This record gives sequence, structure tokens and C-alpha cells, in this order.
Amino acid sequence: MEPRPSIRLSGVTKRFGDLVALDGVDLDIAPGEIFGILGRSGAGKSTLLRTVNLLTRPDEGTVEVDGVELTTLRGRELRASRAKTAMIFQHFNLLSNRNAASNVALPLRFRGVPRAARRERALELLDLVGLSDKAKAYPGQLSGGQRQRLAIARALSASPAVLLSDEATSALDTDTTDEILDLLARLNRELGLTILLITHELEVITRICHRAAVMEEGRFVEIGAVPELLADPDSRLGGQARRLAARLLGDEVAL
Ligand SMILES: Nc1ncnc2c1ncn2[C@@H]1O[C@H](COP(=O)(O)OP(=O)(O)OP(=O)(O)O)[C@@H](O)[C@H]1O
Repeated sequence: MEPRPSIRLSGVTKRFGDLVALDGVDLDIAPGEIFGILGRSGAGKSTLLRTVNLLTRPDEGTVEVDGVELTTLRGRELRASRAKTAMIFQHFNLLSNRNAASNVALPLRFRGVPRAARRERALELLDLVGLSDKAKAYPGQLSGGQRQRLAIARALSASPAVLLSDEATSALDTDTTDEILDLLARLNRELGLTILLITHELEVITRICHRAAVMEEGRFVEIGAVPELLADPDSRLGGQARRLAARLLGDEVAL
């Protein structure tokens, strides 16, 4: 029997006035999978990601996380189920007036975790993301890559089963992007964390995603295992990869 999906979207539709931002999206993501959604600006990626924790409520369709249908929940029950997911962002969304340990510990404070336990967990998480020497540093004293590590540590504070990543590497240079992607891949392996990410960068998909979908106008126009899509001469993902290689190598033969 197939394991219960970590995330299941069925017929998810979202309209903004006359605009159909999501058009009946179906998606199953397995526990421990890294799934990437690639698409141009305006394709509907952010709207889709935000339906998974119901920051955006779909007009039609259902959203299940870990077997719980979020679309039927409200108030306290919804907040409790939302804790199974955490989110990271392009611009980190850290609190600039709190040091690194305090940024990580704050969500635990809201959950009523006692001070000593909060501190211990914060230091453990900073260590996990390679920032154990930065506990007292403020976000303004950290590099972009270190800030994203800190945001990842904070996202993991309540031990979510699912991490949602909204263009988390888009503001970073290539080497730092690779470091953050490698960190996400390690957390996926070591913690069994399911990761759903959206990106407009092909390299993010090819470096860490097990499966991917290409999104256009609120629909998936392609979905599959990344190695298979890359090897398929007719796939959009493969086509993009070959065009990128040709550009980088300046070699039309690669097309
Ligand atoms: N709150 C909103 N009100 C009205 N229209 C919206 C709203 N949010 C998104 N849209 C529209 O829905 C469509 C999909 O937007 P979305 O942000 O999901 O795309 P995206 O693929 O994430 O793009 P980007 O990469 O630029 O963030 C766009 O046409 C956008 O203008």
C-alpha cells in the first residue's frame, strides 16, 4: 500500500475576481519527498504554496496535510494543524531587533514552551544549521546565507513535518544558493522533512528535487521525476536545461 501522502491537493481552484490563479490543481506529495514547482512570474506558484497552509483559502477543492483536511477547519483547530507546516521566504522575514537565538526561540514562546527549554532547543537548531557561533548575533550582522540558515532554524523550531519554501534562494548568489540547497537536502535526509518549494530557477529543481512540476496559468503542464524529465527530449524541463547548457557553453551543438 502507498504511504499516506504528506500533502494532498484535490481540485484546488483560486480566483481573484475574474482571474483564475489556480485552476483545479491536483497534487500528492509523499512523506520525505522534495517536490519543486517551476514557473514564470504570475503562473500561480505563490498562491499554490499559500493554499497548503491555508494562508490562502481555495474557492474550490480540498487541502490535506498529514491526512488532516485543513479546508474543513477554522480557528484553534486550523492553527494546531498549521503547525505541521513551516515556511521560509526569499527575504527571510527575521526580527531585526532580536538576536539569532531569540528569533529561533520566539515561536516556542508563543506555544508556551518554558524559557530554559526554549533556549536549549534554539541552540540545538542553530547548531543543526551551522550557526552555533552566531547565537548572539543580530540579523543585520549576518550574511544573506546566514540569515536564511537562521530562518530555516526558526522554521524547524516546532518540528514541522512539511517545509514550504517560497523562492528561498532567489536573493542569494550562486555559491550561497548551493549551500542553502545542500542544507535543505541534508535536513530532508536527516529529519525526513517533506519539502515543497517554488522557484523560477531551474538549478534549484535539478540540484535537490526528487520530483517537479512546471506551472503555467494556474495549472501543471508537466509533472514527473526530475531525472526522467531531464532525459525526456520533449519535456519543458529538459528543453530548459539544454537551452541553459547551450547558453553557458556557447555551443549550439548542446541544443
Ligand atoms: N491577493 C491577490 N489579489 C489579486 N490578484 C492576485 C493576488 N495574489 C496573486 N494574484 C494574481 O494571481 C496570479 C498568480 O500570482 P502568484 O503570485 O501566485 O504567481 P507566481 O507564480 O508566484 O509569481 P511570482 O513568481 O511573480 O511570485 C497573478 O496574476 C497575480 O497577479
